[in-house]
Amino acid sequence: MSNNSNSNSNSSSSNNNRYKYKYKVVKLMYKMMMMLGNDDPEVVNKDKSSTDNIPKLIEVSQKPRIYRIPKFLTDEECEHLIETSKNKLKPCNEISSGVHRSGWGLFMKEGEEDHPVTQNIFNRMKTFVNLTESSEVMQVIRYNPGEETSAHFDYFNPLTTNGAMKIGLYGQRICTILMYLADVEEGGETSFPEVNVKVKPIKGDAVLFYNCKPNGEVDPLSLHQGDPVIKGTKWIAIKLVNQKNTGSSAP
Ligand SMILES: O=C(O)CCC(=O)C(=O)O
Ligand SMILES: [Fe+2]
Repeated sequence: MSNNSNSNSNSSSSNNNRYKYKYKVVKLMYKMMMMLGNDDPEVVNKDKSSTDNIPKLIEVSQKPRIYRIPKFLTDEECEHLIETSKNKLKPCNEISSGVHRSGWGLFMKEGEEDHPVTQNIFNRMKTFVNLTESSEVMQVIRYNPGEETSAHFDYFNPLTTNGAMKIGLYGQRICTILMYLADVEEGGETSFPEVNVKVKPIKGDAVLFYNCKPNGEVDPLSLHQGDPVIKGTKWIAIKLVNQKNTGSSAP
């Protein structure tokens, strides 16, 4: 009896072990399947961004901070920005000072920025940066072959009277969001000569770069230019992102 009961309990404990073992194997296989599916945080984010339509930032450079944002604009948004500005462009050398630009451009008027398409674009920008009330209006620029923008900084130089005045008016231009509204056949890259980075214009993509270091000082590495277009037409929209103007820097 006792032997029997012993042997029974032995066999039931070995059965138990077998079940435990099987259970562990099944659990492990389940975990592996989940990992192959979407357990990786990167993969989960990627899925989320495609379903929620939140584009992803891809780091191009750490110093200065430069990011590419693929598919930031839809084709319809690119076409809307081109269509609404193409008949109003003026030669760039008439609208900007200090920088040699040979393209054609316009600053959107405040009312034009209220269009639902533009507002939607600004809301998307707000997932990456702080757009303040005092931010400057968006610009649209077109470059034909041979046209370019020479190397310059987007920040206001705090050491000049003009720069200090503009910092007081709008807030420092912390970063820039440059959107490509069309593909360019050849040339027209946005180049950062201090760090040897060239960003190729691809319709719908954006590049976000910081003109200031994380501590707020202006960053000389942010020097950039629009290379001459060789073949095709380059269309861009630019939004300068100003630091919140608290009024404390005003005289
Ligand atoms: O055309 C480009 O790629 C750069 C333009 C630019 O930097 C600017 O307009 O401030
Ligand atoms: Fe610029």
